[in-house]
Amino acid sequence: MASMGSLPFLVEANADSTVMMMMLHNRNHKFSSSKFSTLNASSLVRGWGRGRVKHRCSRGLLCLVEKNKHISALGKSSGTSEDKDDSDEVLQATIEKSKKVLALQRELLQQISERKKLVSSINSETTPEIGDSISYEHSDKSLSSDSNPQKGSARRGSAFENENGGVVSSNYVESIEKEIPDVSFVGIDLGLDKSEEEDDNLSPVEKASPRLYVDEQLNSKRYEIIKPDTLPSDIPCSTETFSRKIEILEALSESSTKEVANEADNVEGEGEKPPPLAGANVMNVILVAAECAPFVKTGGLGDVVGSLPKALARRGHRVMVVVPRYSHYAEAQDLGVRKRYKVDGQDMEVTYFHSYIDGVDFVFIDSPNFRHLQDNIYRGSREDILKRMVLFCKAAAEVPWHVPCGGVCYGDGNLAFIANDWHTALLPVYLKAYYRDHGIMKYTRSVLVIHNIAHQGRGPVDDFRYTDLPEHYIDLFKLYDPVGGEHFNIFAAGLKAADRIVTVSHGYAWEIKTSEGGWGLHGIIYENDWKLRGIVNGIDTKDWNPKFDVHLKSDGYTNYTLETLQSGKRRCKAALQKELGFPVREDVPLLGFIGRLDQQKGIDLIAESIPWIVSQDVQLVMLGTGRPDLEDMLRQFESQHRDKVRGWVGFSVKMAHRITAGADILLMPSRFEPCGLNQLYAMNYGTIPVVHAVGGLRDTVKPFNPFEESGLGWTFDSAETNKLINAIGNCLLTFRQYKQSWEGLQRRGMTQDLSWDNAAQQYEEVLVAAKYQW
Ligand SMILES: Nc1ncnc2c1ncn2[C@@H]1O[C@H](COP(=O)(O)OP(=O)(O)O[C@H]2O[C@H](CO)[C@@H](O)[C@H](O)[C@H]2O)[C@@H](O)[C@H]1O
Repeated sequence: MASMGSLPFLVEANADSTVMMMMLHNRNHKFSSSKFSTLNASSLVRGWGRGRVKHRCSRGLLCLVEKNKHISALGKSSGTSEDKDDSDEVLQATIEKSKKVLALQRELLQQISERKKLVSSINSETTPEIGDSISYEHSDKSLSSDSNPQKGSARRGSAFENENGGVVSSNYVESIEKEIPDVSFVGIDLGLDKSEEEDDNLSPVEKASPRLYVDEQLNSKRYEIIKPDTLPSDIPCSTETFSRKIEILEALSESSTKEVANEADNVEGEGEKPPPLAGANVMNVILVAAECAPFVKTGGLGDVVGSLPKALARRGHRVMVVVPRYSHYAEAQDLGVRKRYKVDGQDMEVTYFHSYIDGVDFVFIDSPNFRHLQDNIYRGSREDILKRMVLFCKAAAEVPWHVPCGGVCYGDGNLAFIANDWHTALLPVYLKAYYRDHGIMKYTRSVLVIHNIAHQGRGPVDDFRYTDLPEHYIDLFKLYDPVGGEHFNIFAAGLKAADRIVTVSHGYAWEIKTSEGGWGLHGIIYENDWKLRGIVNGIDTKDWNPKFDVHLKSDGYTNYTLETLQSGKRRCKAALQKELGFPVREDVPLLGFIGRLDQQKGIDLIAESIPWIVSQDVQLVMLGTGRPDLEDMLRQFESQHRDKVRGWVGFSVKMAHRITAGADILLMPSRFEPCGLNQLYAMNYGTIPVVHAVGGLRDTVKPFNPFEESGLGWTFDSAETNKLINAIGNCLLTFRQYKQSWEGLQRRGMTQDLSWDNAAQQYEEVLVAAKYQW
């Protein structure tokens, strides 16, 4: 308890109850069992012996109170022999009760460990100094002043919680409560709901403490503030016997608590090893994108936006994702915040929905403009899409001021936005034109990620009027192009305005500076080369892992690991053949293709290879949606070669997973590929990629070298049908005749570290570079 002495919030535990104190660290912090043991039941028991317990708590605390009365019973003991017998019984009962309580503790700890999403990274060792900026914006506030980036709000502990005190989020409470019925909640008075007037009487440290943001109902129903005057008079503890029994009880509690803590560690240990924390680099990060898996996804952008934030959060950053609310997402709650933004001269109202998952705040911007687009989010005319993105970017730029996540807004100090592709390339422009040019958000930075430069948000110069920007900003958007002439180009403006640019592989970072790969933007990228960096995407190692894949749990599929690769993959292949209506044959190589059906993916090369492919003893399944003519082509191939080809037209996440697991070979003959995720998923499942060596495909698929038994797949160096056929031919030969080499390829693919942790660290370097640049 000595270590607690310097910490600020005083909690007085009521001896009238059996109190299990649990330090439920704020949502950015992992539950720390060691912290728990410093504030354990034994301390409380010791405290009861003295009549009351004083705990100073540094973070958001919840006390779970089981309302039994055994300590009250102890309090009634008067010291006669009869009373001593009574006291013995009572003490025995107390010990029994304590055991039950500890068992409950154990269960709770296990639940907490399992639900890491409710708990975040390990607590900071630092105590903020007086004057450290703590971001807090009430939703009513419109603008906040900038703060020095070096005194950012997202030090580990961030705005949710700093060493001065804790904030308990209403969502957090709700979810815990759902998990643990029959136990009433007591919130600790953190002094967080004080009036403005009271604020004036607070010390700077107290003022710096974030406030509790809970609705009235929540406050009255779920929180009881422990007040000193509810404490009973001192518990008698004068007799030796009693003291000894208390000691026994203490020992019992301590050992049990240690045991509980160890168990929690073990449960945690079963998951992934957490990456190193960002330490002094920790920031508030807001990713803004048109799509985000699993809520809405049309391709790889959705995958990246669904998983990169989690990896950043695991490093200790406070991370938010902002996406349009295209549909009703069950997890997201209306925060009751409404704002209006002008689009094409009209006032448009947006509301903000929020959900907290896996350490990340997901904020959904709701407007009639976005609703009902879930099935086709890029639907509508060029102007319609542009207006949607104008509204989205305007509203997203102010999220850090208006949207209290877990009770506390992000604020604009120590903050970086990560915008993605042309859809959100207006965001860096708005940050500059609306705010930075006026001395607001001076320290907020923006990074623009290029996932695919072929889509740029082009239009006639007249489209500029929709952006609602000062006239002189038109120069950022104007681009001359030999094909389109002078035009309006959103990506061009975003690339110029962003503080940093990232693209999704090293190869692509090079390609987009060339006239062939830059799609007209190569000049701008070349000029801004100093702020460009290539970072290869990672994969979500939970979603895309044959060990856990939820789509392999039925219909004859099975989960598998490196150890069970051969049997597991054999079963998945048989299940896939069955599901597709192919003959179930282990010896026939099963080839797969998954992707958007457009020119980028090189589906035309597969089409031209079909006569050769069907002349082989193979099976081929192609899954995709996109250009109607290419969809028809898939259907046609299937009808012409029913015994060997399946063309699955549609967007099916389940089938994508099943093909990745059941196929032997994945074809990716992309004409260009900024990174490519399917080849990464394939390698993680022991499926061998055959790829055109461009962009991220060249970076990630090292060609097989039969002499050294190295490499990960087959590559071909130009987008020509005969080269694709040649690569597939060599691959088939190895599959059929060199089983050991094949297994080596599979194993090397599966043992790579493809997780996002690596990439997240590199993104962090970019964010930090942006932070310290002027
Ligand atoms: N019909 C279908 N049914 C189900 N799932 C389907 C599907 N068609 C595609 N998918 C899924 O969509 C994703 C496609 O990701 P990719 O990275 O391969 O390509 P995309 O071109 O969309 O992404 C762009 O952005 C990403 C992310 O940066 C870059 O990797 C990439 O090179 C760039 O072109 C995968 O998860 C895939 O399984």
